[in-house]
Amino acid sequence: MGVILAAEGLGFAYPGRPRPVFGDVGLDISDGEILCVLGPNGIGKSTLLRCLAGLAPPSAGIVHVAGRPIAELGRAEIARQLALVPQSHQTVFAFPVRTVVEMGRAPHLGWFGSPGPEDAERAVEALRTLGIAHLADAPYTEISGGEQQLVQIARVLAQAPRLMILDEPTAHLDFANQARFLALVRRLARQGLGIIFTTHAPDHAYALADRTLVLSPRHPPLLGETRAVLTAERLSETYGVPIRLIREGGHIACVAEVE
Ligand SMILES: Nc1ncnc2c1ncn2[C@@H]1O[C@H](COP(=O)(O)OP(=O)(O)OP(=O)(O)O)[C@@H](O)[C@H]1O
Repeated sequence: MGVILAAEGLGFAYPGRPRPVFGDVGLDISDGEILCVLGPNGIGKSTLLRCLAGLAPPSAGIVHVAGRPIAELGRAEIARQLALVPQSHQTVFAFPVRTVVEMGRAPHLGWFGSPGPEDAERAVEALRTLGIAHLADAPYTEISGGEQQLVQIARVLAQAPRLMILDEPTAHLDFANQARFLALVRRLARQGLGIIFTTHAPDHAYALADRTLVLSPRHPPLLGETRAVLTAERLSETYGVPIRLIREGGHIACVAEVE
């Protein structure tokens, strides 16, 4: 088991904005590990994921991928190590779903290479894994938001990176699909995939994450073992509302007690 990605002293400020979105974030993730990033709206979770994926150059600190500074790696090289699934993915092109998923194979094709039968088979396999093989021929623009989210995750599975970075992957999923998705993430991690995800459901951090990074307006970034970091006190402080934890048969659920 090796370290896939390590970030040190990471900070990011949008041009023209006086205050950095976040500063001094340090984290690392290894093969087979699941890490959750938690924090209130607007705290900088998506921005952090973009920095980790090499899509937003940090204003402080450094990201290493497979032991090398990410800025020294080419796009295809990065894409063989990691993939980011953003919160929403807009496209105007009515590509069939299977084509969108096959696009995930791009980092594995040579210059001017086009996908072959093996790439097509991998794409269908990824759709099957997500339980959406029946959508293979549907135009991407004519499926629901939740289905698009699943297709984007299938695209990343077809890409076969070492690390999947998922920005609110359960945001558009119905209750059953959320549960299926959590089980899938657990299965993928057992197979050796590293996974970083953001969520607004602390329950999902408890259910999945080995470690959690908490971004809060009230304290510096805090990373640790999930159950040690996500105490009721810290969640209440982070979200600014009283939060109670309910423990039942190894599960933990959070209840916000707002009048
Ligand atoms: N392109 C941009 N230019 C300037 N400021 C931005 C830009 N994108 C985001 N921001 C600001 O940066 C901060 C962090 O945004 P970000 O989307 O990373 O937060 P988040 O924690 O992912 O939020 P949410 O949970 O609501 O998705 C916010 O205050 C936001 O207004």
